[in-house]
Amino acid sequence: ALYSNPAGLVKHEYDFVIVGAGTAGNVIANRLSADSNVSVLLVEAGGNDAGLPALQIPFTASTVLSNASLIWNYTTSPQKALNGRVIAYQRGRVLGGSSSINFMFYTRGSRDDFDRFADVTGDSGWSWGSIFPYMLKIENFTTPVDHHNTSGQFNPSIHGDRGPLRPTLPGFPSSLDQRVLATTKVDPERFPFNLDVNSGNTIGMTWVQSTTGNGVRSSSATGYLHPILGRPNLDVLIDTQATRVLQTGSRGSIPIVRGVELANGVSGPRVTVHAHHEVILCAGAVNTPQLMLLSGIGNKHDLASLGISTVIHSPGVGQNLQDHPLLASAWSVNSNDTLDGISRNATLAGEILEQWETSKTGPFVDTGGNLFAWLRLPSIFSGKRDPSAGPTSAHVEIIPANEFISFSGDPTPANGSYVSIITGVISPASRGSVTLRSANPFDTPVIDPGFFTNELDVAAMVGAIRTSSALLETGPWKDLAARPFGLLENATTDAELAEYARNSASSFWHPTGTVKMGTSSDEMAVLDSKLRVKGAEGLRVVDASVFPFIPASHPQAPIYAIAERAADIIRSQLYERVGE
Ligand SMILES: Cc1cc2nc3c(=O)[nH]c(=O)nc-3n(C[C@H](O)[C@H](O)[C@H](O)COP(=O)(O)OP(=O)(O)OC[C@H]3O[C@@H](n4cnc5c(N)ncnc54)[C@H](O)[C@@H]3O)c2cc1C
Repeated sequence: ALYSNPAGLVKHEYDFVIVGAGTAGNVIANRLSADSNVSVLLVEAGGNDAGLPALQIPFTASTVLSNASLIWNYTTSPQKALNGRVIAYQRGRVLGGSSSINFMFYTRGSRDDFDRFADVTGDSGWSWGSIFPYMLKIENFTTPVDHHNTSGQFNPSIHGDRGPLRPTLPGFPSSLDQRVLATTKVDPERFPFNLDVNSGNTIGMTWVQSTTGNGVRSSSATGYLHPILGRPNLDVLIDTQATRVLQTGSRGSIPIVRGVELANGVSGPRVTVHAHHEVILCAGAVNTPQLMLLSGIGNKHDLASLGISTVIHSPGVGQNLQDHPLLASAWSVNSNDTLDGISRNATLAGEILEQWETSKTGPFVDTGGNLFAWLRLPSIFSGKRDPSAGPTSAHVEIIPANEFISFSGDPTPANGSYVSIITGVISPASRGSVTLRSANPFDTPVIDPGFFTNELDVAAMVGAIRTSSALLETGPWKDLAARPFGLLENATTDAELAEYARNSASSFWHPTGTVKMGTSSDEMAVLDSKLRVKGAEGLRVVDASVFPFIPASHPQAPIYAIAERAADIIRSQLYERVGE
């Protein structure tokens, strides 16, 4: 049943209590409750996503980021290497979590990313080869809405056709598509074509795959949760925040943590629920460490300074935050075929919306660029420690878009036509943290992604901007006569481009790594390789926090995949336990 107030819960004991109905949480809830003998409570701080068009239209996804009722409204701490700027740091706060508000790029990460997870955890189950079946299990790869011929645009043999999620290819052509493809022919050394970046080798220019099957957002809520809301063994509690996990006993010196304290507001009554087997934290890379710290699981010195008594001293909780810095640069172009008109002309936007509403076709079915590139820039790292996982992982990302795009809040200029290129540092060397501001669970945590604190990331971003300019100078783009726009106009030397990046970069909103898994000898690894909290019984974490390194990828597909494996691990351990 669906509840919206903890006071209304009929039961207070379940086999599993899952905190966070986001990307990973809904996978776990779905797979565990598939066994009708297993009872599951899924708790979500946000509300219901169902029937909200703002969440469904791919093209206008960014407008959700100003809808305070669907997000956590976080900002970063002042970023010293971004000249002290504070960056908006959005997370989804609604069924589906960030999969309900993200930009829907669907990328699995690289073979080297996953093989590195296996290496650093000593668990071959995280290797690319072992995780690949879960990648297939996630998907029902869907024909694009315009039914165009997709041969040469992806490799169907490496995709699934029975999973809950609906990735697809672009469903509306962009006039940039042919230019991008032609670039891969005239300059294949710099811009090689990659038939399918979801093969394990991510390098090259490729067609975007996105979770927009049938022209609407496909999220963990639409794919994994709504179809199973009728299961009698699953209760879903929305508009309710977990404020602490609670120690419910001990086994020798090991605390048993099978309680969760819930509240639906700062002054709402606290309600406690218990798990017979496990509490599973799926609150994301910001809120999972926050909740652990609030519960006394963290660095004992930091906890003491906030008056929180330590249940488990685990210095890695909240550390190792990794994210991808993003920068949107615009060039003015000689073209009358860009999408800039949509944001300037309400009548045109209304017509396109009507087309989407009536037939789920037209420009609104896609998220932005139709092709993008992941590239390696080895010269930047020569003689330095390359932060990427290996040759199949990119250093930088380049997404050309046929319109003016700004992540700094700048509106589309009143005149002119624009091409934007979004660049990202996709194997960053910088590290940050999530810490508590206070012991109040309703206080915002301190989020410090540490953007550009490692100079290698600035150099990579400068390299990505230079590569973008080079792209626009190749033959297929020449007639556009692209001219740098805005702050980019006055940045030509490496030092000026670095300063431009420091003044303009923001986040891809891919925080990961804050509750990392690892070996028993790694003191900073909070979890063992089966995602159990070390030093506790009954507590596990499954979400973006668990990655020891950020995948060189948009992270939703890797998160779905690790959640699928985690569900299998939990089920097998449950049956072992039941069999004991
Ligand atoms: C704007 C934006 C664009 C993005 N674009 C892309 C993209 O194009 N492609 C891609 O692959 N990735 C993208 N991402 C990243 C991706 O969506 C996230 O990495 C991923 O969804 C995180 O999954 P998760 O399970 O770790 O957390 P989430 O999906 O964020 O789930 C956490 C859930 O826990 C809930 N919660 C938190 N604290 C509590 C609490 N105390 N009690 C109860 N519930 C709680 C939250 O409300 C949320 O629903 C984007 C993210 C954002 C924000």
